[in-house]
Amino acid sequence: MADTAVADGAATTEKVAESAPTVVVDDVHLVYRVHGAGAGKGSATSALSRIVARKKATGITEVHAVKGVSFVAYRGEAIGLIGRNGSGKSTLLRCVAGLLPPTRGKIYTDGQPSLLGVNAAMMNELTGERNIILGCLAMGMSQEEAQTRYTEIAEFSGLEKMSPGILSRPMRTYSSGQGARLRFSIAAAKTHDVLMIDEALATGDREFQLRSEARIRELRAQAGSVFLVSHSMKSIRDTCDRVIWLHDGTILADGPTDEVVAAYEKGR
Ligand SMILES: Nc1ncnc2c1ncn2[C@@H]1O[C@H](COP(=O)(O)OP(=O)(O)OP(=O)(O)O)[C@@H](O)[C@H]1O
Repeated sequence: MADTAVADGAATTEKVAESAPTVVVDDVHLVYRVHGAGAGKGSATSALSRIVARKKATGITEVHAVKGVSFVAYRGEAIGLIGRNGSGKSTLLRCVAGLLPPTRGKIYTDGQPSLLGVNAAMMNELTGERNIILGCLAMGMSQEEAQTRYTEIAEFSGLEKMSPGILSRPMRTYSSGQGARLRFSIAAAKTHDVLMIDEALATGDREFQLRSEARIRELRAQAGSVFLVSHSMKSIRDTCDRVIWLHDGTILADGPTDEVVAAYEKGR
């Protein structure tokens, strides 16, 4: 990652290479442009007057969701992203995952970032079984490897124990928590360079949360970086050693979990 080395100093010695940067976010801005969302568009009166006048809704509203965010993530780190609703956490993750091009600024990543649930594309009409296999294939496994990993993933999800026969039913019949468990189980079956998890742990029960947290620690140990967005300070404390607190699209604090979470809990 030549660009990162420039941004972070020459990473030539072995010691530095051990804690090599995996993600560099440099003054990133993200502005959403919402078409046809001009003032008064949502009101019944304005909609009626538009219909009567046969006019289309016009205007573009801009939402500046991420405002000049910069940080460097290192190999082996688990970073929690916290902040109140709408502070820009998911938007930032989607930028790092390469799903949203930043409006301004640059992002450098070493390896393939995986945003949980997106890479393992789930098909609602297909059964859980088929989705496990498809998810594995989507993450680059061979058909053989996918078959081998199947049992491990199904067991990790714990879904069959909870509701026998569920894996042979279409995913559209799953509760949102059951779907999230399966997505996490599929994504966690692979070692990721950069794994990003958006609220996955909040949906499972306590037993599944503990298993997920243990798996996140394993993934970190396998030299990747993990980002976790969560409103559960318990999950953040149990899983992350560093926390970035986003507020209104900017970084309010970035540091050791205990310090940042304490400040967040005091300040909100
Ligand atoms: N597709 C979109 N189009 C326009 N605005 C958006 C879009 N997605 C998010 N926003 C806006 O961007 C801002 C940041 O949203 P984002 O989802 O990143 O916040 P968040 O911190 O993840 O929130 P939460 O904790 O509620 O999940 C919010 O003001 C939101 O309304």
